[in-house]
Amino acid sequence: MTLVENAPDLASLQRRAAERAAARAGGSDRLRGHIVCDGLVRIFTTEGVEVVALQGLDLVVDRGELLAIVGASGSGKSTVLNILSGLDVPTAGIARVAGYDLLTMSAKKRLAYRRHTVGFVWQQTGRNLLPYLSAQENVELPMRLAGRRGRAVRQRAAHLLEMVGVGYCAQRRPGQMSGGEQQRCAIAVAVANDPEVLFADEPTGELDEATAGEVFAALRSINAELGVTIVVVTHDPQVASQVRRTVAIRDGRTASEVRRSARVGADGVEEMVTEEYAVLDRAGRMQLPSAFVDALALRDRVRLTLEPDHVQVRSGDDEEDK
Ligand SMILES: Nc1ncnc2c1ncn2[C@@H]1O[C@H](COP(=O)(O)OP(=O)(O)OP(=O)(O)O)[C@@H](O)[C@H]1O
Repeated sequence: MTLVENAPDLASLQRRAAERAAARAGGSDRLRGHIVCDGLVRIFTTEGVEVVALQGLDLVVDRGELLAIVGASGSGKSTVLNILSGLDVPTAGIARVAGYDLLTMSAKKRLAYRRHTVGFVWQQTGRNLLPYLSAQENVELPMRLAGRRGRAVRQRAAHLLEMVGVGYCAQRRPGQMSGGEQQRCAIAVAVANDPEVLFADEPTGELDEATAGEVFAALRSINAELGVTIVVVTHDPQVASQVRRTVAIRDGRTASEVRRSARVGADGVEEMVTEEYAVLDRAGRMQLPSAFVDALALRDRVRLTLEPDHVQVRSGDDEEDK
Protein backbone atom coordinates (compact mmCIF):
# COMPACT_ATOMS: atom_id res chain seq x y z
CA MET A 1 0.00 0.00 0.00
CA THR A 2 1.43 3.41 -0.95
CA LEU A 3 0.10 6.82 0.11
CA VAL A 4 1.48 10.16 -1.00
CA GLU A 5 1.15 13.51 0.77
CA ASN A 6 2.98 16.81 0.95
CA ALA A 7 4.96 16.91 4.21
CA PRO A 8 8.63 17.68 3.60
CA ASP A 9 9.19 18.82 7.20
CA LEU A 10 9.57 15.28 8.56
CA ALA A 11 12.07 14.51 5.82
CA SER A 12 14.31 17.48 6.60
CA LEU A 13 14.20 16.65 10.34
CA GLN A 14 15.24 13.08 9.55
CA ARG A 15 18.13 14.29 7.36
CA ARG A 16 19.34 16.47 10.22
CA ALA A 17 19.00 13.55 12.68
CA ALA A 18 21.12 11.37 10.36
CA GLU A 19 23.81 14.09 10.07
CA ARG A 20 23.96 14.58 13.85
CA ALA A 21 23.99 10.83 14.45
CA ALA A 22 26.83 10.38 11.94
CA ALA A 23 28.77 13.19 13.64
CA ARG A 24 28.27 11.50 17.05
CA ALA A 25 29.38 8.14 15.68
CA GLY A 26 32.46 9.54 13.93
CA GLY A 27 31.31 8.89 10.36
CA SER A 28 28.24 7.79 8.41
CA ASP A 29 29.71 4.28 8.01
CA ARG A 30 29.04 3.66 11.73
CA LEU A 31 25.31 4.19 11.47
CA ARG A 32 24.15 0.60 10.87
CA GLY A 33 22.71 -1.54 13.62
CA HIS A 34 22.76 0.69 16.70
CA ILE A 35 20.10 -1.70 18.08
CA VAL A 36 20.07 -5.31 16.88
CA CYS A 37 17.63 -8.06 17.91
CA ASP A 38 18.10 -11.37 16.15
CA GLY A 39 15.91 -14.39 16.86
CA LEU A 40 15.04 -12.87 20.25
CA VAL A 41 13.12 -15.25 22.52
CA ARG A 42 11.62 -14.53 25.95
CA ILE A 43 9.76 -17.26 27.78
CA PHE A 44 8.09 -16.53 31.12
CA THR A 45 7.31 -19.41 33.46
CA THR A 46 4.64 -18.83 36.10
CA GLU A 47 3.39 -21.70 38.23
CA GLY A 48 4.67 -24.26 35.74
CA VAL A 49 2.96 -22.60 32.76
CA GLU A 50 5.20 -21.24 30.01
CA VAL A 51 4.26 -18.07 28.11
CA VAL A 52 6.30 -17.37 24.98
CA ALA A 53 6.23 -13.56 24.91
CA LEU A 54 8.81 -13.22 22.11
CA GLN A 55 9.26 -15.97 19.59
CA GLY A 56 12.24 -15.13 17.42
CA LEU A 57 11.92 -11.36 17.05
CA ASP A 58 14.23 -9.67 14.51
CA LEU A 59 14.78 -5.91 14.53
CA VAL A 60 17.56 -3.58 13.39
CA VAL A 61 17.48 0.13 14.27
CA ASP A 62 20.16 2.39 12.86
CA ARG A 63 21.93 5.11 14.80
CA GLY A 64 19.88 8.31 14.72
CA GLU A 65 16.61 6.61 13.76
CA LEU A 66 13.27 7.47 15.34
CA LEU A 67 11.30 4.24 15.38
CA ALA A 68 7.86 3.35 16.71
CA ILE A 69 6.92 -0.17 17.78
CA VAL A 70 3.16 -0.83 17.71
CA GLY A 71 1.09 -3.88 18.53
CA ALA A 72 -2.04 -5.07 20.27
CA SER A 73 -2.09 -5.69 24.00
CA GLY A 74 -0.03 -8.79 24.81
CA SER A 75 1.91 -8.77 21.52
CA GLY A 76 5.25 -8.41 23.32
CA LYS A 77 6.01 -4.67 23.08
CA SER A 78 6.82 -4.12 26.75
CA THR A 79 8.87 -7.31 26.83
CA VAL A 80 11.08 -5.99 24.00
CA LEU A 81 11.44 -2.61 25.67
CA ASN A 82 12.29 -4.14 29.05
CA ILE A 83 15.01 -6.23 27.41
CA LEU A 84 16.44 -3.35 25.37
CA SER A 85 16.47 -1.05 28.37
CA GLY A 86 18.37 -3.63 30.46
CA LEU A 87 15.53 -4.33 32.93
CA ASP A 88 14.94 -7.90 31.75
CA VAL A 89 17.15 -10.61 30.23
CA PRO A 90 16.06 -12.59 27.14
CA THR A 91 15.85 -16.39 27.17
CA ALA A 92 17.72 -16.77 23.86
CA GLY A 93 18.78 -14.91 20.74
CA ILE A 94 20.79 -11.74 20.22
CA ALA A 95 20.04 -8.33 21.73
CA ARG A 96 22.70 -5.66 21.23
CA VAL A 97 22.44 -1.91 21.89
CA ALA A 98 25.28 0.53 21.22
CA GLY A 99 27.79 -2.33 21.29
CA TYR A 100 26.48 -3.81 24.58
CA ASP A 101 25.48 -7.49 24.50
CA LEU A 102 22.36 -7.54 26.68
CA LEU A 103 22.44 -11.32 27.19
CA THR A 104 25.92 -11.64 28.59
CA MET A 105 26.71 -8.31 30.24
CA SER A 106 27.66 -8.29 33.93
CA ALA A 107 25.51 -6.63 36.60
CA LYS A 108 28.06 -3.82 36.88
CA LYS A 109 28.03 -3.18 33.14
CA ARG A 110 24.23 -3.34 33.12
CA LEU A 111 24.08 -0.58 35.73
CA ALA A 112 26.53 1.59 33.75
CA TYR A 113 24.50 0.90 30.60
CA ARG A 114 21.28 2.00 32.29
CA ARG A 115 22.90 5.11 33.76
CA HIS A 116 24.89 6.39 30.79
CA THR A 117 23.87 4.78 27.50
CA VAL A 118 20.09 4.86 27.61
CA GLY A 119 17.38 7.27 28.74
CA PHE A 120 13.71 6.55 29.51
CA VAL A 121 10.33 8.20 29.32
CA TRP A 122 7.49 6.28 30.99
CA GLN A 123 3.76 6.50 30.42
CA GLN A 124 2.98 7.63 33.96
CA THR A 125 4.10 11.24 34.20
CA GLY A 126 4.64 10.80 37.96
CA ARG A 127 7.39 8.27 37.24
CA ASN A 128 9.35 10.75 35.11
CA LEU A 129 9.43 13.93 37.20
CA LEU A 130 9.90 14.83 40.87
CA PRO A 131 6.78 16.77 41.97
CA TYR A 132 8.55 19.17 44.35
CA LEU A 133 11.13 20.37 41.78
CA SER A 134 10.54 22.88 38.97
CA ALA A 135 10.88 21.75 35.34
CA GLN A 136 14.30 23.43 35.19
CA GLU A 137 15.45 21.64 38.39
CA ASN A 138 14.07 18.31 37.14
CA VAL A 139 16.20 18.57 33.99
CA GLU A 140 19.26 19.72 35.96
CA LEU A 141 18.97 16.83 38.45
CA PRO A 142 20.42 13.96 36.34
CA MET A 143 23.38 16.20 35.40
CA ARG A 144 23.99 17.11 39.06
CA LEU A 145 23.74 13.43 40.10
CA ALA A 146 26.40 12.72 37.46
CA GLY A 147 28.66 15.25 39.23
CA ARG A 148 28.22 18.15 36.82
CA ARG A 149 27.96 21.66 38.29
CA GLY A 150 27.81 25.31 37.30
CA ARG A 151 26.36 27.52 34.60
CA ALA A 152 26.73 24.90 31.83
CA VAL A 153 24.21 22.68 33.67
CA ARG A 154 21.65 25.49 33.96
CA GLN A 155 22.16 26.50 30.35
CA ARG A 156 21.80 22.95 29.02
CA ALA A 157 18.59 22.42 31.05
CA ALA A 158 17.10 25.68 29.73
CA HIS A 159 18.20 24.81 26.17
CA LEU A 160 16.64 21.32 26.34
CA LEU A 161 13.35 22.71 27.67
CA GLU A 162 13.28 25.15 24.73
CA MET A 163 14.06 22.31 22.33
CA VAL A 164 10.99 20.33 23.44
CA GLY A 165 8.83 23.48 23.36
CA VAL A 166 8.24 24.03 27.10
CA GLY A 167 10.80 26.74 27.87
CA TYR A 168 7.92 28.78 29.32
CA CYS A 169 7.38 26.07 32.00
CA ALA A 170 10.95 26.26 33.38
CA GLN A 171 9.91 27.62 36.80
CA ARG A 172 6.73 25.55 37.13
CA ARG A 173 6.41 22.35 39.13
CA PRO A 174 4.86 19.28 37.43
CA GLY A 175 1.53 19.93 39.21
CA GLN A 176 1.36 23.31 37.44
CA MET A 177 1.89 21.79 33.98
CA SER A 178 -0.49 19.88 31.65
CA GLY A 179 0.06 16.17 30.95
CA GLY A 180 1.61 16.95 27.56
CA GLU A 181 3.92 19.62 29.02
CA GLN A 182 5.03 17.15 31.70
CA GLN A 183 5.84 14.49 29.09
CA ARG A 184 7.83 17.00 27.00
CA CYS A 185 9.70 18.00 30.15
CA ALA A 186 10.28 14.27 30.84
CA ILE A 187 11.92 13.95 27.41
CA ALA A 188 14.30 16.80 28.31
CA VAL A 189 15.11 15.03 31.63
CA ALA A 190 15.74 11.73 29.82
CA VAL A 191 18.31 13.24 27.44
CA ALA A 192 19.96 15.57 29.99
CA ASN A 193 23.07 13.38 30.23
CA ASP A 194 23.21 12.87 26.46
CA PRO A 195 22.31 9.15 26.20
CA GLU A 196 22.90 7.32 22.92
CA VAL A 197 19.41 5.81 22.91
CA LEU A 198 16.08 7.04 24.27
CA PHE A 199 13.28 4.55 25.04
CA ALA A 200 9.74 5.79 25.51
CA ASP A 201 7.02 3.42 26.77
CA GLU A 202 3.55 4.66 25.78
CA PRO A 203 4.60 8.30 26.34
CA THR A 204 1.28 9.53 24.95
CA GLY A 205 -0.92 6.83 26.50
CA GLU A 206 -2.71 9.25 28.81
CA LEU A 207 -2.99 12.14 26.34
CA ASP A 208 -5.51 13.26 23.72
CA GLU A 209 -4.56 13.22 20.03
CA ALA A 210 -3.51 16.89 19.71
CA THR A 211 -1.38 16.78 22.87
CA ALA A 212 0.13 13.45 21.74
CA GLY A 213 1.11 15.20 18.48
CA GLU A 214 3.04 17.82 20.51
CA VAL A 215 4.91 15.08 22.40
CA PHE A 216 5.88 13.42 19.11
CA ALA A 217 7.02 16.80 17.76
CA ALA A 218 9.28 17.09 20.83
CA LEU A 219 10.70 13.59 20.19
CA ARG A 220 11.35 14.50 16.53
CA SER A 221 13.13 17.69 17.49
CA ILE A 222 15.33 15.91 20.10
CA ASN A 223 16.09 13.25 17.48
CA ALA A 224 17.04 15.87 14.88
CA GLU A 225 19.00 18.19 17.17
CA LEU A 226 20.90 15.63 19.27
CA GLY A 227 21.06 12.68 16.83
CA VAL A 228 19.90 10.35 19.62
CA THR A 229 18.35 7.05 18.50
CA ILE A 230 14.73 6.87 19.73
CA VAL A 231 12.42 3.86 20.14
CA VAL A 232 8.81 4.58 21.09
CA VAL A 233 6.48 1.77 22.10
CA THR A 234 2.77 2.40 21.72
CA HIS A 235 -0.50 0.65 21.01
CA ASP A 236 -1.65 3.66 18.95
CA PRO A 237 -1.62 2.72 15.23
CA GLN A 238 -1.95 6.46 14.35
CA VAL A 239 1.69 6.89 15.37
CA ALA A 240 2.77 5.83 11.86
CA SER A 241 1.96 9.34 10.66
CA GLN A 242 4.27 10.85 13.33
CA VAL A 243 7.51 8.96 12.59
CA ARG A 244 9.46 7.69 9.60
CA ARG A 245 9.40 4.02 10.47
CA THR A 246 6.85 1.98 12.40
CA VAL A 247 7.32 -1.71 13.16
CA ALA A 248 4.27 -3.77 14.11
CA ILE A 249 4.69 -6.72 16.47
CA ARG A 250 2.24 -9.62 16.42
CA ASP A 251 2.52 -12.70 18.64
CA GLY A 252 6.06 -11.86 19.70
CA ARG A 253 7.44 -11.33 16.20
CA THR A 254 7.93 -8.38 13.88
CA ALA A 255 5.00 -8.70 11.48
CA SER A 256 4.99 -5.62 9.28
CA GLU A 257 6.62 -2.26 8.82
CA VAL A 258 5.44 1.16 7.60
CA ARG A 259 8.04 3.51 6.15
CA ARG A 260 7.63 7.17 5.23
CA SER A 261 10.24 8.54 2.88
CA ALA A 262 10.72 11.78 0.95
CA ARG A 263 10.57 11.71 -2.83
CA VAL A 264 10.67 14.49 -5.39
CA GLY A 265 7.52 14.30 -7.51
CA ALA A 266 7.23 15.00 -11.25
CA ASP A 267 6.37 18.65 -10.40
CA GLY A 268 9.67 19.02 -8.50
CA VAL A 269 7.89 19.25 -5.12
CA GLU A 270 9.16 17.05 -2.29
CA GLU A 271 6.50 14.78 -0.85
CA MET A 272 6.25 12.04 1.78
CA VAL A 273 5.46 8.56 0.50
CA THR A 274 4.06 5.97 2.95
CA GLU A 275 4.66 2.31 2.15
CA GLU A 276 3.69 -0.79 4.11
CA TYR A 277 5.85 -3.93 4.07
CA ALA A 278 5.53 -7.42 5.53
CA VAL A 279 8.67 -8.54 7.36
CA LEU A 280 10.40 -11.71 6.14
CA ASP A 281 12.66 -13.31 8.75
CA ARG A 282 15.82 -15.30 8.09
CA ALA A 283 13.89 -18.57 8.19
CA GLY A 284 11.65 -17.27 5.36
CA ARG A 285 8.65 -16.72 7.67
CA MET A 286 6.26 -13.79 7.29
CA GLN A 287 2.82 -12.93 8.64
CA LEU A 288 0.02 -12.08 6.24
CA PRO A 289 -1.95 -9.03 7.44
CA SER A 290 -5.12 -10.26 9.14
CA ALA A 291 -7.20 -8.08 6.78
CA PHE A 292 -5.81 -10.03 3.80
CA VAL A 293 -6.43 -13.37 5.51
CA ASP A 294 -10.03 -12.38 6.30
CA ALA A 295 -10.73 -10.89 2.84
CA LEU A 296 -9.88 -14.17 1.07
CA ALA A 297 -11.02 -16.43 3.94
CA LEU A 298 -7.56 -18.04 3.98
CA ARG A 299 -7.09 -20.80 6.57
CA ASP A 300 -4.96 -23.83 7.41
CA ARG A 301 -3.18 -24.28 4.05
CA VAL A 302 -2.40 -21.78 1.29
CA ARG A 303 -1.03 -22.42 -2.18
CA LEU A 304 2.15 -20.49 -3.11
CA THR A 305 3.20 -19.96 -6.72
CA LEU A 306 6.49 -18.43 -7.75
CA GLU A 307 5.97 -15.87 -10.53
CA PRO A 308 8.86 -14.10 -12.36
CA ASP A 309 8.76 -11.10 -9.99
CA HIS A 310 6.42 -12.01 -7.16
CA VAL A 311 4.94 -14.82 -5.10
CA GLN A 312 1.24 -15.54 -5.36
CA VAL A 313 -0.72 -16.72 -2.31
CA ARG A 314 -4.05 -18.48 -2.90
CA SER A 315 -6.43 -20.42 -0.74
CA GLY A 316 -5.42 -24.08 -0.51
CA ASP A 317 -9.10 -25.08 -0.55
CA ASP A 318 -9.58 -24.11 -4.23
CA GLU A 319 -8.26 -27.31 -5.83
CA GLU A 320 -10.00 -29.66 -3.37
CA ASP A 321 -13.36 -28.00 -3.93
CA LYS A 322 -13.27 -28.66 -7.71
N1 LIG B 1 6.40 -11.35 34.00
C1 LIG B 1 5.60 -12.07 33.21
N2 LIG B 1 5.21 -13.31 33.57
C2 LIG B 1 4.41 -14.06 32.79
N3 LIG B 1 3.95 -13.65 31.58
C3 LIG B 1 4.30 -12.43 31.16
C4 LIG B 1 5.14 -11.57 31.95
N4 LIG B 1 5.31 -10.39 31.26
C5 LIG B 1 4.61 -10.52 30.12
N5 LIG B 1 4.01 -11.74 30.05
C6 LIG B 1 3.18 -12.24 28.92
O1 LIG B 1 3.92 -12.07 27.73
C7 LIG B 1 3.07 -11.63 26.66
C8 LIG B 1 3.58 -10.29 26.12
O2 LIG B 1 3.40 -9.30 27.12
P1 LIG B 1 3.84 -7.77 26.95
O3 LIG B 1 3.60 -7.10 28.25
O4 LIG B 1 5.20 -7.70 26.37
O5 LIG B 1 2.79 -7.26 25.85
P2 LIG B 1 2.47 -5.76 25.39
O6 LIG B 1 2.38 -5.81 23.90
O7 LIG B 1 3.41 -4.81 25.98
O8 LIG B 1 1.03 -5.55 26.01
P3 LIG B 1 0.35 -4.20 26.64
O9 LIG B 1 0.14 -3.25 25.48
O10 LIG B 1 -0.93 -4.70 27.23
O11 LIG B 1 1.31 -3.67 27.67
C9 LIG B 1 1.66 -11.58 27.24
O12 LIG B 1 1.02 -12.80 26.94
C10 LIG B 1 1.90 -11.44 28.73
O13 LIG B 1 0.82 -12.00 29.45
